[in-house]
Amino acid sequence: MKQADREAIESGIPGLELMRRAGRAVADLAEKLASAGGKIVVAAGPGQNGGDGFVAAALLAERSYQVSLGLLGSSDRLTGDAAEAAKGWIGEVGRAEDLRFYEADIVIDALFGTGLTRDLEARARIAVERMNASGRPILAVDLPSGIDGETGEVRGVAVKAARTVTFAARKPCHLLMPGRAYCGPVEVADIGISRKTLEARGGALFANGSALWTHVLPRPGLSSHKYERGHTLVASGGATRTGAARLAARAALRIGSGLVTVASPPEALGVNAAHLTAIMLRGCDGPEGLNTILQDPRFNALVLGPALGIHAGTRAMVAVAVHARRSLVLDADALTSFEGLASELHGAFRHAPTVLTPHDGEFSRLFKGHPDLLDPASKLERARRAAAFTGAVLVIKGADTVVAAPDGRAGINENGTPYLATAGSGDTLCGLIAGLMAQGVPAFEAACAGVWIHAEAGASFGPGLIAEDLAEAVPGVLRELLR
Ligand SMILES: NC(=O)C1=CN([C@@H]2O[C@H](COP(=O)(O)OP(=O)(O)OC[C@H]3O[C@@H](n4cnc5c(N)ncnc54)[C@H](OP(=O)(O)O)[C@@H]3O)[C@@H](O)[C@H]2O)[C@@H](O)CC1
Ligand SMILES: Nc1ncnc2c1ncn2[C@@H]1O[C@H](COP(=O)(O)OP(=O)(O)O)[C@@H](O)[C@H]1O
Ligand SMILES: [K+]
Repeated sequence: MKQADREAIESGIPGLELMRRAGRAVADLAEKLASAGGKIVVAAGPGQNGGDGFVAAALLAERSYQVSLGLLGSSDRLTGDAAEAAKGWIGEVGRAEDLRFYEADIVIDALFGTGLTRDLEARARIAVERMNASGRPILAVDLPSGIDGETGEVRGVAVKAARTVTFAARKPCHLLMPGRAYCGPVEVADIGISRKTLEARGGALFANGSALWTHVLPRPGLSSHKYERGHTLVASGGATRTGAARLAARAALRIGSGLVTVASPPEALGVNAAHLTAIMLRGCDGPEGLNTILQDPRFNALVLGPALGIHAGTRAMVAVAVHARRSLVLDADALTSFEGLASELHGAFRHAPTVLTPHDGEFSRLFKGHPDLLDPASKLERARRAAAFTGAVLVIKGADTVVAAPDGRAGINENGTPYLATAGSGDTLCGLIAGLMAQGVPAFEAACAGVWIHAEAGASFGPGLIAEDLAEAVPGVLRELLR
């Protein structure tokens, strides 16, 4: 955003004008939220975020609101456009931490935006705590103060906003947890920064949405036959651990894989057979069994991991799959079996489309001993680094699932629902992604589409969701997407 701002300024929009537009967007939204002539309390910080606050305060006073403003620090420390903007405010300047937040109809939080560099302390902390304790609705300028713009982390303490108005484009913190939970609904105000500049500067980071991948969603042709729609293979666990594979298999079938086969250990064939109809079944005794099955080139996508067991045998199956160069989704036990052995995965997946789908816990276990991958505070950065390290697309699951490709492209998901936190939900996700790859969707797009469709299916079902419902809700989601 700093670069985009700079380019906009170079293209002829003065910085102060950008700030005026930002402040006006804040005032306009405050006006929608407060009753006419109501009390508005503005807390302004020492940087340019505070400048936006000064602009908004002056406009709202002009529009006959009762505005009080408090500053963190002293006016003579203000610099640049913020110092100019402050001159437009003719009212009193109090201390931010002494504002009577509890009397406000609306509180405007303009303490810190993208320039926060360290944890909040002392007076900043007190101001935020008092603001939150007031119980009054808070409108955050750019982002809730105390949230780190890049990582979404809380730096000590953060404003719990009812609404956020940001400028030109959302920042990672508006999508990443916990930041997203502090924002409330986020409005993006156009302050005149061109799309071209944003696209050039926003680089490869996206909110995960259909625009990223609908163009590659499979649409069977008039004369398609099932083998053209791919054949997904899902490895099953032992006799008492077979459900996960069947969930993945069913999801792969529902998303359009022409054929799906469960590869089952001999002792689990009976239990799998009792539960499968359209999905086929093959006996598969460990890595050798898998190797035999994969002699048939029509099996073009594989799921390994759900309930497969944490042991060397699982690692050997992964090795067989990697050697066979099929599209591959690795989850759960296939990842945890490499605990402490992540070095073996360095560059391992460069040669075939591969997606790894850990949740945060699995990610930490897998990359134990690799601080370069575990230490970044941002989930986005961890995913990107692990993708570059392994050569696979990384899906780090959660309320803010991040998908990252080795080439740096990344998407953050936002259409989920907490009802997805249910046993077997992740197994279904693996099947969706593998089923898309079986149909020729590239790994990054398959992962993004799989994650989005999974979340949409969960959200459309809502309360009472269990993993079995997810695959059944997929056709409804696909119908909308393919319309
Ligand atoms: N043209 C533009 O660029 C536009 C920018 N716009 C707006 O500018 C915002 C970014 O402005 P910004 O870069 O000045 O950063 P900002 O968030 O105000 O904070 C920096 C100040 O806080 C201080 N500080 C930091 N951490 C602290 C802590 N823990 N505790 C205490 N103090 C701390 C830091 O001090 P220092 O680190 O130097 O001690 C510095 O004084 C952006 O979010 C948007 O709202 C819009 O108007 C559109 C046009
Ligand atoms: N609070 C949440 N909001 C949105 N999605 C969630 C939430 N919690 C979990 N999920 C999603 O549910 C799925 C859970 O997968 P996982 O943890 O592997 O569960 P399991 O191993 O039981 O299948 C993931 O896709 C994850 O992103
Ligand atoms: K703010």
